[in-house]
Amino acid sequence: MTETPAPPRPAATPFGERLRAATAARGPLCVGVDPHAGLLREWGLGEDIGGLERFCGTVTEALADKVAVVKPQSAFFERFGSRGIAVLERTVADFRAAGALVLLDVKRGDIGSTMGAYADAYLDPAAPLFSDAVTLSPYLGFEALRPALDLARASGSGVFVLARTSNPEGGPLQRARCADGRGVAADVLARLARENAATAAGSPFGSFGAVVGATLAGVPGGVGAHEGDGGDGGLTHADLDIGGPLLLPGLGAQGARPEDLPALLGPALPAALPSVSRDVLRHGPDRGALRSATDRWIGELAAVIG
Ligand SMILES: O=C(O)c1cc(=O)[nH]c(=O)n1[C@@H]1O[C@H](COP(=O)(O)O)[C@@H](O)[C@H]1O
Repeated sequence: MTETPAPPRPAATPFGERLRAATAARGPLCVGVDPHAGLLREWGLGEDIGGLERFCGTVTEALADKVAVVKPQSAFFERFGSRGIAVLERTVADFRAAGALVLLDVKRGDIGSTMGAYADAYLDPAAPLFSDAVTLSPYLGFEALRPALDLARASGSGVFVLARTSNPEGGPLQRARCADGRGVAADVLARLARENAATAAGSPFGSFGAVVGATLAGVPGGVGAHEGDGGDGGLTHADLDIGGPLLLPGLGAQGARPEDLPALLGPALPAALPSVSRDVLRHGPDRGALRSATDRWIGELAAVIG
């Protein structure tokens, strides 16, 4: 007799609502936890598992009770093998225990049962790396992400799907036309809007987010107030109206500033979740300096976003 697998235990509240509550309480900021080699050296730490552990301990102590969302980038942990993954598991658990939401940056995207396994790895509440949300790449096909979309819906977690990324290399692919003439990034956003609409009942802010580079305001083929796609595959403000959060990397080290956001997002501004990594972390390892830098970012962003 085959056993029917038990459905995942739903989280108390869908991710979109938990995100809304967290940013209302702590401010609209996601801090990226990117322990790259240069940063470990700048902090006077070894480029080894001990350095990684101390880096994560410091960032957790400094920021876990302060920021709404943290975004550990998995690659910086994976490069240390199984012991690096163990540090990532502890870091995710420590941040969540202190009330920060964890968006695990893994940018996964695959097909069929492989995608199902990725979904199980991050979005099943029983998994060691279970996180509040993950980043996904739709470039093997948006529908290929279905196992993760379905499990996120069932478990009350969230996803952030790459739409128009902050790096210049992303443009040629993401501004290309689909068969129906729509730009690729616009198509990803439209599909996310449909996912959020499908869960809208009783949930005013969806759990299916998009990644849009904060660097794209006023850039040809970027994001802005033009009509249609401006003829260059750019995104309009209407495209950004997905009924869910917009993760905005690219502030600080990549050049974008909080004052760029109103022109970038237009009426979608309240959905913004700006993300900053290096421009906070370069202030460590002093915990007070990390906290002050975070406070400055939260203050500047809250003044713009509300
Ligand atoms: O998905 C992401 O987080 C992401 C998407 C994107 O379009 N651009 C981008 O920079 N990121 C990530 O955001 C972080 C940016 O770091 P900083 O430039 O140091 O703030 C890195 O972890 C990147 O991998």
